[in-house]
Amino acid sequence: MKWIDISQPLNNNIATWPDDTPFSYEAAWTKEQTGSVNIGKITMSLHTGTHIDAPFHFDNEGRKVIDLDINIYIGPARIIDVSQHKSIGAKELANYDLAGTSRLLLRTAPSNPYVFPNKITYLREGIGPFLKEKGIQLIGVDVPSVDPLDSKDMAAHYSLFNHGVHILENVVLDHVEPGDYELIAQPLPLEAADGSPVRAVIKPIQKGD
Ligand SMILES: Nc1ccccc1C(=O)C[C@H](N)C(=O)O
Ligand SMILES: [Zn+2]
Ligand SMILES: [Zn+2]
Repeated sequence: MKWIDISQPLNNNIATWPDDTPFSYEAAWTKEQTGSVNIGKITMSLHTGTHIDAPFHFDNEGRKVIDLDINIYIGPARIIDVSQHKSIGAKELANYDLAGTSRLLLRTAPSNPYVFPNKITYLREGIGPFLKEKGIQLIGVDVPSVDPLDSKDMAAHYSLFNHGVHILENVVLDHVEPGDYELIAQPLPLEAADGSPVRAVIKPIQKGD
């Protein structure tokens, strides 16, 4: 069984949050200029593409990316399809088997990495306590935010982190089935940062593994 990429491709056409820093890759120096190598340079918002949030994203006193436990972002994860719901709270998730997994990925709708959505399936405030009780420490969504796009209070972000649930955003789940997988989605060792791009990959868990 091979690893499957569930990351958005990073290129100059990827969607960014409105008015946020566009993604750009360019050659700072070309091979012709250096005589030996191409040297690329990227500019991007840390919330573009598949990425994790650190609490410092919404809380000035919150932890930065370097402070987050790398063990959260690697290990067994369950993918469930919640695409029939407009928003997700304890009520919707009560119908799913969440036992025995500490990472949960929600498939809400097909992904288009090149168009910023105008409406998304979001998580409601009571989600943090509910997921904590179920033993979930990482929630992944296939949209740019766990809160509504126009949220200012970031209620779901707070609710999740206040209950030890870490946030992964903009995964691509169109080409994978609900079920149990191994997940790796490590942030970069960014010391000052509020978020980090990740390469998110999954591998189906085989019986007997
Ligand atoms: N890039 C932004 C620019 C302005 C305001 C919000 C955002 C966000 O990214 C929020 C989103 N909930 C996030 O955590 O990724
Ligand atoms: Zn983010
Ligand atoms: Zn976020």
